[in-house]
Amino acid sequence: MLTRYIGRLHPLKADVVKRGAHKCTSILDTASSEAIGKPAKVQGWVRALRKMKDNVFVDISDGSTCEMLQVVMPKAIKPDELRYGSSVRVKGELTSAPNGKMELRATEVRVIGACNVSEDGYPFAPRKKYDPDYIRQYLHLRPRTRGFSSLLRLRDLASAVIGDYLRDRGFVSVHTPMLTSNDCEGAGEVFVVRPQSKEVVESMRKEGQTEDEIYFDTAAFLTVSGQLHLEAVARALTKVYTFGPTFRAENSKSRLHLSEFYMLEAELAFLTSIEDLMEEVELLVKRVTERMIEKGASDLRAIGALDPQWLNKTFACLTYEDALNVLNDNASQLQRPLKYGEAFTKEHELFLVQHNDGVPVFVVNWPKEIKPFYMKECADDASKVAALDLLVPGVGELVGGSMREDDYEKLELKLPPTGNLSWYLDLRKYGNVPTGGYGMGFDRFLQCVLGIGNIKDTVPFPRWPHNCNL
Ligand SMILES: NC(=O)C[C@H](N)C(=O)O
Repeated sequence: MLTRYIGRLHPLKADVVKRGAHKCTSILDTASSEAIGKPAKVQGWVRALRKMKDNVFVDISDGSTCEMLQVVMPKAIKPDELRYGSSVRVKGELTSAPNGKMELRATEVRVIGACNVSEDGYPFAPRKKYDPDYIRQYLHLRPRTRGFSSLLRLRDLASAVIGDYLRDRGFVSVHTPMLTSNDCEGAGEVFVVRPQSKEVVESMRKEGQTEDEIYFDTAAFLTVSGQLHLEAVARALTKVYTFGPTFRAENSKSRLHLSEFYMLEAELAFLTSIEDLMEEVELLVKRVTERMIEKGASDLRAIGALDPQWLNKTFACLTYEDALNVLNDNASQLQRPLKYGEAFTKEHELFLVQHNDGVPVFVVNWPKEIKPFYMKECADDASKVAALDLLVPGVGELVGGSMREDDYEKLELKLPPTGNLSWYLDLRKYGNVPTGGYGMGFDRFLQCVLGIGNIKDTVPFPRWPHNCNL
């Protein structure tokens, strides 16, 4: 038995470098000029089909690229079940088509799974353009649409580019917990977590404990931010980030909100000014966007994304009061003016960007009352905190960040009474350093860079109120 297993290791090893489906060439790899004249076997799904006099021309995609491979097969070898949407395996020889593209001259075609378009009410037809609202009704079939498969590859690319960029700059990735007892932002938007099993609850029930406290002896939530944990790790590893799902129970179905979204959060020890933090954020947004444009050109073209106009411009910086003045000077163009001490609405955010010719705007030095407890007071005005919001076209707030309160006494006074945060205060006791950090909504970043109107079209299976069925 063991001998047989070991005997099989060699072919498996050889397979590791192959990108295609099992023992096949990926369509991405068929595009190389070295492939001309070579035999190939590809697997994928039929995206278009044209019948000519002697031959049938079939476009196949396998998700390795937004390009499709044209397969030419004599009518005689076309299986009956080869239709739009069917999955197929094709053997043949790669040649260069008259249009310069690669073509597979099929010698053998096998349908793996037929697609019964008419009987099953398959919602998509070849070469038809559909509205995103229509496509979103079929989340399980949406990855098969050309645009959404490009989106998924671009989302993957952006994740990889962010990781590479931050690692290049000396950040260490940290997995902060999804289950937590703190509501970092203090906005009460947490999802509460409890065990479902009656047996577990019964076996753990203690005198006087509430239902929420049964499992962890404290209320437990899905994380709204990994920041507080990152601050602990930054005081040992200096530059850290976390990138993962984040949960907010907001009652919003807007085109900019999800109940579960991905957030990139970074924390830097020894950082002493909001200006340095702004520089970090501006660099991140620009460098990651540049690398995406460089590496994702064909998918960006496929979804019709245009290069952002702001890439080579310096982001503007307004204080909260400057921003308030701009908004009040232009009150006639707004549905609702802003009063001092209020948070911006989406209308205010988008107006400020538009007013800056579509170039992103930082807003800094916010009134203390409307920001969370962990933010550091401004040195010259204790009514304000050294916080930033980055506002970008199409989206409004993309990044939020701040210098963190590092003064033990001041923080002690502001610490929320619930959430067991004495450990957080402790961080200021032992080898304390100033830190600052930010959180960038990853899905909103994609919306902004790719020009996608609705955030639900940046995530494979979006969650929003009344939508967690699939
Ligand atoms: N890490 C951060 O600064 C992000 C911040 N905690 C937020 O959720 O807005």
